[in-house]
Amino acid sequence: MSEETPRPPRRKRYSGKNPRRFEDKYKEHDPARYGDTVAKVIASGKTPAGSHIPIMMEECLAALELAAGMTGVDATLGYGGHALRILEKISPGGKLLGLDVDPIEQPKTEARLRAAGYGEDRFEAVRSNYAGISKALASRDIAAVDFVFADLGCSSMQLDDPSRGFSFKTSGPLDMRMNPSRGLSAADWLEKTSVEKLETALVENADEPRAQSLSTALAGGRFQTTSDFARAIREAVRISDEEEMDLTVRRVFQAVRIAVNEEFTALDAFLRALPDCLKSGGRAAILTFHSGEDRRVKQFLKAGVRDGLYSEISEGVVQAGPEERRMNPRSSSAKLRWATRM
Ligand SMILES: C[S@@+](CC[C@H](N)C(=O)[O-])C[C@H]1O[C@@H](n2cnc3c(N)ncnc32)[C@H](O)[C@@H]1O
Repeated sequence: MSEETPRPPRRKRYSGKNPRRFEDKYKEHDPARYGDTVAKVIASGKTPAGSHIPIMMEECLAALELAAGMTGVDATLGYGGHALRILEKISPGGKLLGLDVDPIEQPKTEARLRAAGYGEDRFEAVRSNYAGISKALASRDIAAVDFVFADLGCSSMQLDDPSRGFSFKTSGPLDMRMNPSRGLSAADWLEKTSVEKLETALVENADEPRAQSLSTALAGGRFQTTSDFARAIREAVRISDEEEMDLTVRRVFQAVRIAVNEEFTALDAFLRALPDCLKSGGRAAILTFHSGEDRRVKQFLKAGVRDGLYSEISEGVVQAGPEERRMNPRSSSAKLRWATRM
């Protein structure tokens, strides 16, 4: 927002409670925008492959305390699910920057938002790591914004596309990079990594209880595909309980994905930069999906209060209600925290 723009109307206070049912929240969404994904989820109880249901939408929108005319950042644009609703809330007159590192999905999302009627004056897709949020704002002569939103991790499109190499359910090249033109693929990273480094990644990135035996078996190995890697994990631990086995494979994939994309380094840089990106009274809301992420967000926000950077932060976490968890299992691990800039 430029210097001359009048201050947006007062924010409506957010209680953190949302009594509405999942179906009620989504049934009013325009099917032309969201396709029939929500109907499919409601009918089948799971998210169809290749589609993305934005998580805790109403809770995120409420936490950001949006109003017409605001300028802000969606630091993890993804499929643009949250971005679309944010744009509706800040209309007329608002502006949203949508950051993402993914060169494959971001152009599709940009096209989708343009088709929904948001021109360059209202929405800009920025190919940037959220670690560089300050630079993204400074290069556009934006001193600070009214809100910043982040929905961490991978999108369903990334996870469900076998060619991206994130999934152990459908085999593909073992890649896992959100930006495939940067850094090492997961296959190369595993081949080059030491037992100690892999063990640390398994503990820090996924709280893996069998980190020692898994790292001894897997570090330095060459795995071409996601199914090769999943098989090697299964052989390394030999757990009879199939559910626990699946959870172990899932945790190892998560730990390697976080290492390959240097997700915690980026998250720390983003959280450090955040207070300077927000106007006084500006809001940040961050959705996390596992303990490593949530711990960081919680610590940075609490330290921000101590250091006089935030006047208020969420008390505890806001989580998806039972209906949303049932309809969209990907929401079960989501935790929302928010903060208000002093
Ligand atoms: C969970 S998805 C976001 C989904 C989005 N809220 C929606 O409703 O469609 C997370 C997105 O963040 C992107 N991402 C992950 N790490 C990032 C980083 N360090 N900087 C910028 N984008 C990142 C991923 O590429 C992915 O598209």
